[in-house]
Amino acid sequence: MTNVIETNGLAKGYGRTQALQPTTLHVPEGAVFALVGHNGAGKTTLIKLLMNILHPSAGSATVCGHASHSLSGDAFQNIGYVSENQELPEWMTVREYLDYLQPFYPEWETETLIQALDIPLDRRLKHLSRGMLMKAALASVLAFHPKLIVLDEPFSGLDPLVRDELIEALIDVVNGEEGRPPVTILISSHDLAEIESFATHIGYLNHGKLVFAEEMSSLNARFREITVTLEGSGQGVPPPASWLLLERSSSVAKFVHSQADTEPVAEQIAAVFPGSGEVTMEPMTLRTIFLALARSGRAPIDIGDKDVRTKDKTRRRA
Ligand SMILES: Nc1ncnc2c1ncn2[C@@H]1O[C@H](COP(=O)(O)OP(=O)(O)OP(=O)(O)O)[C@@H](O)[C@H]1O
Repeated sequence: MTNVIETNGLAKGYGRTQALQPTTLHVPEGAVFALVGHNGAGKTTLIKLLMNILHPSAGSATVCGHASHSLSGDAFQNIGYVSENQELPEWMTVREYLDYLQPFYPEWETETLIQALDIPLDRRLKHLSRGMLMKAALASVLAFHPKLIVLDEPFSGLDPLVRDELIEALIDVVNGEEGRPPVTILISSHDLAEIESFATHIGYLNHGKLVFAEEMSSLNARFREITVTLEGSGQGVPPPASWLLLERSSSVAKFVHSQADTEPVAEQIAAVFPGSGEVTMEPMTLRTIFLALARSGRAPIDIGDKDVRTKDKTRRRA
């Protein structure tokens, strides 16, 4: 499958701050790739590097077949970028702004979008609420049918209704129109429930490091929340590296298994908690996975190869 975005050791430092550690990432055509991570994790840095707003300290990237450092006018015919802090000509009305953009794009179409998103055409951009401004920005991008849509925190500070409208508009784009090539979306967001509802791939950044990047279906398959009744359990071996231990009392141990689809879970439990009783295993939402990673105070470290190591602190708590 063609990759619309490829990075190879892409990195960005600011003095002693490593905003993005060397990152190798592939975003396949047609994916809705969600970038998640705490504040300051490096999401915006990665997006700005891809959009040629920042220059990398190391590594390289290609976006829609162009080296990211050479992206310019023509390439942006195929790339729509919306960021929460984007500067817009705020003295213009929405209509003036859209009319100004139209001549740059041969396939410009706004009518349906304006209706679907209920955008007030005659209001100046500076008088739009945050939600309306985001809708206008999204409309200005969807109007020219880009092959790649890059959205940095599009839902931040929006009410649930506006968020839903934006997501609906994006889902329509993903579902596509007959005869059009598939659209790829790269989106950074803290709204995990929304992201989960339509992302096909997920990349988790932590302190500038891409901890994992994989299909949502693979993430959903490997993470499980497990509760073990410990009555009468003896002291076994330390937990495997793939466990994120969340709580343990004398009667119950609760943990998250990050490789439940490939590792022998029952054997592991028997070895760690010999003589343990009932075991329950629950699928997890993206939000609970994210919280478990955060609460465990560490995260799986290697990308893709499922080699997940645990800090000593976690082992001691077990
Ligand atoms: N111009 C800059 N100079 C110095 N440090 C910077 C600069 N821009 C970003 N950083 C640092 O780089 C790191 C990554 O920032 P970035 O904005 O990419 O994070 P983020 O994941 O987008 O965060 P958020 O979710 O809060 O938007 C942070 O530690 C931030 O303080």
